[in-house]
Amino acid sequence: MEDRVSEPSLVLVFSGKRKSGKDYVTELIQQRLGPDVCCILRLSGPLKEQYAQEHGLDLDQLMGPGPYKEQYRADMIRWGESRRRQDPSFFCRLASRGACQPVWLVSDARRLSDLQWFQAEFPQQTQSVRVQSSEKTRSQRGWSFTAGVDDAESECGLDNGVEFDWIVINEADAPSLDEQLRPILQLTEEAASTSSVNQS
Ligand SMILES: Nc1ncnc2c1ncn2[C@@H]1O[C@H](COP(=O)(O)OP(=O)(O)OP(=O)(O)O)[C@@H](O)[C@H]1O
Ligand SMILES: C[C@@](O)(CCOP(=O)(O)O)CC(=O)O
Repeated sequence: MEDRVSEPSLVLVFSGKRKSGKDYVTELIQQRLGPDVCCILRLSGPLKEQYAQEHGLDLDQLMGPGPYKEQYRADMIRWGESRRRQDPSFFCRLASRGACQPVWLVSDARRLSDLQWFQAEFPQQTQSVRVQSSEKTRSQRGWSFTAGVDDAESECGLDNGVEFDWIVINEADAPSLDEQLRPILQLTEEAASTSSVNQS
């Protein structure tokens, strides 16, 4: 276990297909809780920072939801997997360094090794959340099937072998996100209050 200034009280590890709404849902939760209580950890953050620097790319656009990043996705996946082959927890450690809020939202887990690292580091605190949207809805948000991406580990690594603690159906005809997220928000608020009690 790394020497940590503070341990999180709750770690929610989100996964889901491209354009399912992982960023949208985690940002919604953070808006409810506030940045002092809840931080969003993006495993792709340190990868994109390094990749943008090495290739002279626009980091803001790589981090955004638009089509820019899709041009580089396949090569970023290759680059990232070469690092993961040397150290599967490389991006988990980088993304979580310096996080000190009681509630962590890992917005973009894609591989079993991502989920397993947080479960191993924080066995009592970690829960998994799957965000689901239909291909039709995802297409309306700008997704289109890309061979070598949507049939590879980056998009399929958590399709099997995981019993998710929570499923969020991000569809117009599903119960509202407010309704679906209510029990998860309850969990985060309990975690935040437990953390403040422990610190007082
Ligand atoms: N419930 C929703 N209502 C309105 N817009 C949504 C909703 N869910 C997602 N979106 C929009 O759809 C687009 C894709 O969502 P988002 O970026 O959160 O997906 P993602 O799963 O993080 O995708 P990626 O893996 O490509 O980063 C964004 O523009 C987002 O604002
Ligand atoms: C290269 C990669 O990190 C890109 C993720 O971008 P995004 O979270 O979909 O914006 C995906 C991966 O690591 O397999």
